[in-house]
Amino acid sequence: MTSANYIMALDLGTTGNRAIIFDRDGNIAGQAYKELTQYYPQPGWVEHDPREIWQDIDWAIGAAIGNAEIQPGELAAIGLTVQRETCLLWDSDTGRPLQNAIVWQDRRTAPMCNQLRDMGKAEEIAQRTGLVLDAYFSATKLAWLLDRVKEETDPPVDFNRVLAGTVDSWVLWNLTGRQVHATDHSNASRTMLLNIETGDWDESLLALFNIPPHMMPIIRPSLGLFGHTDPGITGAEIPIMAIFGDQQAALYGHGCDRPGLLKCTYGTGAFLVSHTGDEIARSQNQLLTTIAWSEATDQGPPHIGYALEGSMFTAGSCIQWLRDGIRVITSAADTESLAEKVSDNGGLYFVPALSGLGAPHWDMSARGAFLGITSAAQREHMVRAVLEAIAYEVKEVVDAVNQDAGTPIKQLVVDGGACRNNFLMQFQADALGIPVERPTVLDVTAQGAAFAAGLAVGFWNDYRALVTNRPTDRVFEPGDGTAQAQANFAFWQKAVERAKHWAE
Ligand SMILES: Nc1ncnc2c1ncn2[C@@H]1O[C@H](COP(=O)(O)OP(=O)(O)O)[C@@H](O)[C@H]1O
Ligand SMILES: O=P(O)(O)OC[C@H](O)CO
Repeated sequence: MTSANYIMALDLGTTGNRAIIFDRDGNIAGQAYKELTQYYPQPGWVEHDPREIWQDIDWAIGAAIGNAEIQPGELAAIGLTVQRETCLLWDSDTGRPLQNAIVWQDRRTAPMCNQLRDMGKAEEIAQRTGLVLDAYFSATKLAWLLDRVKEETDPPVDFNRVLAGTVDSWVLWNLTGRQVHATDHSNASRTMLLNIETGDWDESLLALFNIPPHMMPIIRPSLGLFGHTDPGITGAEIPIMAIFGDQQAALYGHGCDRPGLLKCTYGTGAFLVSHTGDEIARSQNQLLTTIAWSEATDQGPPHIGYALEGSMFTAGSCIQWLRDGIRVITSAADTESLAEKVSDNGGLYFVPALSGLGAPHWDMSARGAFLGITSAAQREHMVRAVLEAIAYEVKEVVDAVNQDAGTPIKQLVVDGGACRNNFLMQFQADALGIPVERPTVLDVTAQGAAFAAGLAVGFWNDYRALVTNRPTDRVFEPGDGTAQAQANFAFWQKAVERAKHWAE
């Protein structure tokens, strides 16, 4: 048992970076958050500035400690969880990122994926990695970055000094005073470079994408010591005891640690993940096979748990687009009252393919669309159609999960920033025809990372108690809108078909 009284989670999401401090009862003692700048240099491209990511989380660590009114030495451990697939290259001598990070939503490498498909590589890649050949994953993004960097001649880049990684690796390297270049199995499983059978980098895939193995981080178990924070950051050397991809951290935080347990997170995208135990399950319905998390064992290789995932690329990001793109709302919360002002969608349907479509369509060239516009269409209908579309894309994935499992899901457990929206949650329950359970603390991603880090240092000792003690805020039961929501699903699917293959 440690004498420190708090655990810190660092949750680096796509929309923003947050540090949250939890006390022994699992309550939030303090936090700090900063929204992250999204760069859209060309249609379909999405970038983040890695320096901003590091500066913001460095700031958030100090600000959360201040907000909790504690001393850094009172932190027993840190759990780190990040947006997945987003990747970058940096110079190990100077610490300088060589380009902006390419974000998971970025579609620029779709032609590279199509070329690989034409070469007959899709089946082999799926077999080795569990993933669908798609621009979503890091492999083609890293290949693209390396090609750009090779073009730099003044001065030419010294490739012996180049490090590659996903956001966890970049932040861990900075947190540890540039000492540790590592990742965990859950993040590595999203790169399309990890062999899901061996749990290690796949040499033939590294060769296929021309990625020098020495640039890649070491893969370590998700639950365990990754290093200590550099004293220059807070004054204390705090152990970093867990690293997860954010969707896997939410899975852990919900207590979904065995087959049949699943959750859906509504953040920038929406991600429905179902634990499949020690088995590498393969979907018949276009879901991904991925690693849930891994744990060191006393002897032999780490224990790896697996999951099936339905990844939907745009959920909260449609709301950001309403706010920052076409500016029809001033805050995300406005969408709830606007949607409730109209009794139905007025025949309007939205296809949330702002970054192509993920599960179950996997169409990199689909693009967003509003269909069914008449002169009667109002702003409220548009906003409502966007919220309905988020619920409908989740319904498609739930249907896929049900088909794979052979038995229907009875209840959906949710988390993430966008499930704050009561209209969305009620419509989700109506569209699915099952209850939707929302916890009081929506930051289950951060909770999961904190729980894992705290359990690893003996700060807590009962995982089951931690996850079951989380209070439920509300259960949304299917209501009066159920028949209409389910009848309209067919129209929405028709709209999706119209928007597919658009950018081909
Ligand atoms: N009341 C709301 N209604 C709908 N969407 C919301 C609401 N509040 C926040 N969001 C959306 O939630 C997302 C942020 O959620 P979060 O879980 O922090 O995402 P991430 O982890 O991807 O950064 C944003 O895209 C934002 O638009
Ligand atoms: O930023 P989020 O929380 O929507 O999560 C992003 C995912 O990890 C992308 O795969």
